[in-house]
Amino acid sequence: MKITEIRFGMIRVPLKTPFKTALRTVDTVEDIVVSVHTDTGHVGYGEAAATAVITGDTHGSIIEAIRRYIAPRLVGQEIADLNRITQLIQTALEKNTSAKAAVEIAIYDLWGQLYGAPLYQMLGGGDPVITTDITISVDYIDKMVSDSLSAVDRGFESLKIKVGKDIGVDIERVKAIYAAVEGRALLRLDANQGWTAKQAVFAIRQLEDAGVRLELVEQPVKARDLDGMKYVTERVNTPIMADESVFGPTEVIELIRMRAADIINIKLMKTGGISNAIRIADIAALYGIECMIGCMIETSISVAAAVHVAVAKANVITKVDLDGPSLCAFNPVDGGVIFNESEISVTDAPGLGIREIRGLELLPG
Ligand SMILES: C[C@H](N)C(=O)N[C@H](CCC(=O)O)C(=O)O
Ligand SMILES: [Mg+2]
Repeated sequence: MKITEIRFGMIRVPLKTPFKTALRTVDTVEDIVVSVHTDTGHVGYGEAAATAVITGDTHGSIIEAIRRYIAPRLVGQEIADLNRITQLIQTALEKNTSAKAAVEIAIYDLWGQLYGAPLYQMLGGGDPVITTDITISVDYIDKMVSDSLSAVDRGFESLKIKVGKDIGVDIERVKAIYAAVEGRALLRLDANQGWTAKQAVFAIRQLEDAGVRLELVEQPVKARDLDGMKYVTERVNTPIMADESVFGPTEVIELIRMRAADIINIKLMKTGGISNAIRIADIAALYGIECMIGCMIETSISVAAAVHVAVAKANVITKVDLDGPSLCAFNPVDGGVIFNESEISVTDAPGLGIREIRGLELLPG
């Protein structure tokens, strides 16, 4: 099975409600979809999210990275030579992790199709059902409480509460939500870099002292402030998770050596795809560090790949934040992973199992 061509499309899916974090507000998924074509007629699919405020990737940069730097290296390559292909992708250019992720996802999809096996089995197998949390956007306190209660009514047992806007209101937001859902759902906080290290310690200690039990706090301080991450991690009892601070395996090694966080959030759009996500999970397992697998604002195309990784690496990926498809107003994919609110299941269809993507707007190659 040889690669013959890489094509592009744009997928647009409105969100059920605007997604609001300390970094941005977004109301529609607008992602680049790649399809990798082969001489056998098999097609692999991938998706890149243009999360400029986190990865630096834009629609234009994703298309340019793939068209000019990645695709020319891949045409003619055998899908069976997976390691050679992933290396060609990762070394084609610096950064551009979402572009690399989209192409890698499509290649792994084809790799599974080549051997007639679902991707999670190719990656080592596992229990085919996982459970995700759902994000509660940062907003007025009453709105966040009612969004949290609706999520619990929909069966979500883990809520990822966005904070990082205003330290005083953030503390009140979390106290109000905790009081409303106590005993029915676990709370994870994500400040998306919105606090200083001292503010984070103050807020988390206030919540701990008030008896608010938090499963973890994600990325309290600026991405580059690893000393700040360490400062917070050392001073609170609640586990601290690194998200924007770590993209690839070398950053994870540095973070672990510094003891700057307790947990690592792996996202395919940060790692550049599946090969580095697996490397990070393996490094974390060696050090006994737990991981979450997360997503950006993505549809069930790329999130499907993250699900397969989560299933196969459940020994170390103990927390799942793959709610992108649940936030979407509809699922543009026919086939693939089954997203049913908090419950996500892989099927035994080869690769990612995607049969068709509806509403894809083709872009010039
Ligand atoms: C969608 C997911 N639950 C999430 O919260 N991801 C964010 C970043 C998403 C974005 O801004 O596109 C995160 O974990 O920081
Ligand atoms: Mg985060």
